[in-house]
Amino acid sequence: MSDVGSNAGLDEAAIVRKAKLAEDLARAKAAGWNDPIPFNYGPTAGEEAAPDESRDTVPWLSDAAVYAWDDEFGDVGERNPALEDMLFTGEHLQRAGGAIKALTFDVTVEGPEKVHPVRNFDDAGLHPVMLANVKLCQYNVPTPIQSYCIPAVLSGHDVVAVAQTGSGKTAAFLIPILSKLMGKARQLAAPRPNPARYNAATDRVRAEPLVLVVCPTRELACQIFDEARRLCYRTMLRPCVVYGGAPTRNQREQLEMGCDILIATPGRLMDFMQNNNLLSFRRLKFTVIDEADELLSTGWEETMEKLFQGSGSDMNTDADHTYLMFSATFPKSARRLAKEYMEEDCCRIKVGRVGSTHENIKQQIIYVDESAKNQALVDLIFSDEPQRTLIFTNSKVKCDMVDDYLYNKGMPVTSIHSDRTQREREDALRSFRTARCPLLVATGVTARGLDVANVKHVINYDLPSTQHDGITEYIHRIGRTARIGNEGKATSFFNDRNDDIGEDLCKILIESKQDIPDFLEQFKPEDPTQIDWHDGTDDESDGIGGGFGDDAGAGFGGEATTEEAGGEAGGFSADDGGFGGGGDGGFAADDKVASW
Ligand SMILES: Nc1ncnc2c1ncn2[C@@H]1O[C@H](COP(=O)(O)OP(=O)(O)OP(=O)(O)O)[C@@H](O)[C@H]1O
Repeated sequence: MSDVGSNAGLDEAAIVRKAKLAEDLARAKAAGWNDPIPFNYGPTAGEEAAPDESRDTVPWLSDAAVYAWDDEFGDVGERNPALEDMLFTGEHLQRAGGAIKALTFDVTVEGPEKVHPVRNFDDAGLHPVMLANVKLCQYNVPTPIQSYCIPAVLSGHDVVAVAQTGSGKTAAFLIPILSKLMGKARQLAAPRPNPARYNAATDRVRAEPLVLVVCPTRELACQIFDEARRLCYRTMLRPCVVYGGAPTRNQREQLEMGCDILIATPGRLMDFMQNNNLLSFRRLKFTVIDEADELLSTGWEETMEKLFQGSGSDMNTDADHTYLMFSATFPKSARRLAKEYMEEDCCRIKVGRVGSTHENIKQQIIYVDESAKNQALVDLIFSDEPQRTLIFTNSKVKCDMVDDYLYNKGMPVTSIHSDRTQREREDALRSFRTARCPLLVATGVTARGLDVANVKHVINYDLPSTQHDGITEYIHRIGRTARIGNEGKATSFFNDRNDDIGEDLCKILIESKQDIPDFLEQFKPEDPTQIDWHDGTDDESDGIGGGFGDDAGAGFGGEATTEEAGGEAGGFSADDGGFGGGGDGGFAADDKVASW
């Protein structure tokens, strides 16, 4: 990392470099960027670095405050204004945007019985405390995936759900699950000492969660935990999160205070599952696999086996155990595996084509030779006003290199990848969230699920190669912007090395009505109105229990409906700041419903 200071003892070349740095710094400042912050990353992968005073030294995310229940409370806990403030206010929370570009989605629902989508939260049959928490979250209207998932889960079905990035899938499973449990928490939850008078020395209990949510990345686990903290507010349901890289001791102590909702990454979960005195799944009622396609296809077979078949564990395998799988993408190979685990008659909900993206992301592909990428990146960043920007590279080495390059150009940048200590990862993300460092360079590790408010621009410094999930990863990466009705842009550097993804990229651009640059013309399908997705996302012959058929009834024994969500009756209303609204009655098959 460079520094601007005295020139004493420097040779001529070093003095020139320093002058250039000062010039770059002044340029970045003049353009409105805040000052760069030095991050001295530890040299060794996986090891905990010595505390660095220049970095944030806040507690681990797993120790974040949860609502403190007191057994003296009646059905609803007392308000806690300080916690309320922390959970539900703040400029860094994601808020629904008003960008509606006549988006329409085909919602396909397949399963044993018809699902009647809910049009607003008030009529969704939610527990009153859940309804109050949803309002505190400022969720005015359910998103399309929530409209269908809430009733499906409330009526006790296993669910496989696929919907675009940033469409509120986390709340789509947490709201109905937690709402169902709220009325029965006293009866179902494991006994524990009154949390209000907890004594860590004498009162430790075994964690026996009612809900388990498994997801592939640590950052995503913490985000889901945050959402659970909000939605469990004023109830006795106690959420905990366990993930790799952070001290096991802190997480163990949290579990020992009692845990009703456990959010976990698979590695740390497997570690804790070995200790039956610490964690038991005998009470488990709901297992949710988030980013299911990733977890089903990245070497977590043993974990999945344990979670679904209960092999070698004390898992509740009774019929009252509900399983749910969620993702924005679901390539055919992962769907085949999902089929093995899920009940034949599970409810399958699909919003839009599996693996599609939406028009609120303005996608641009520009041709840049490998050697010109750094300069092109700086030019691109300076071509716009300062804004939260996420830059993806394909390797950790490149990630470090781009971070250094931008830092030396005077930019407030930080970076995140899997060789960083967990402390460094949490610091980097926090700096990005709070805009201390509005530029974040990342490898794919952060692509999935990351929900940061106001990410205006995603830049693919490297496009993902087809060997590394290609277009699936592209969809997840660009989905970090334009979330929940907001707008954003995604710019990708393309050159001859990216020919492998050219065809898929063209199809996505066509589908989401984006411009195709001349250099991609060669990859355009012959008939752009008849796109063959090859990946099986539109081939329903071999999916989950018949698959996600666009053709209602295709491959299903049960009832299937294909409904279009978007446009007229329920159209997005900027006034109520949410989704849907307007119109009345349920969603008939030809009804035009909530859009965003
Ligand atoms: N009904 C709603 N109204 C307004 N905002 C909502 C609503 N539901 C969820 N949100 C917010 O939308 C944001 C995106 O939600 P979430 O992260 O669950 O998306 P996702 O579909 O899981 O995306 P990804 O596929 O990228 O993981 C979150 O900040 C969440 O708080």
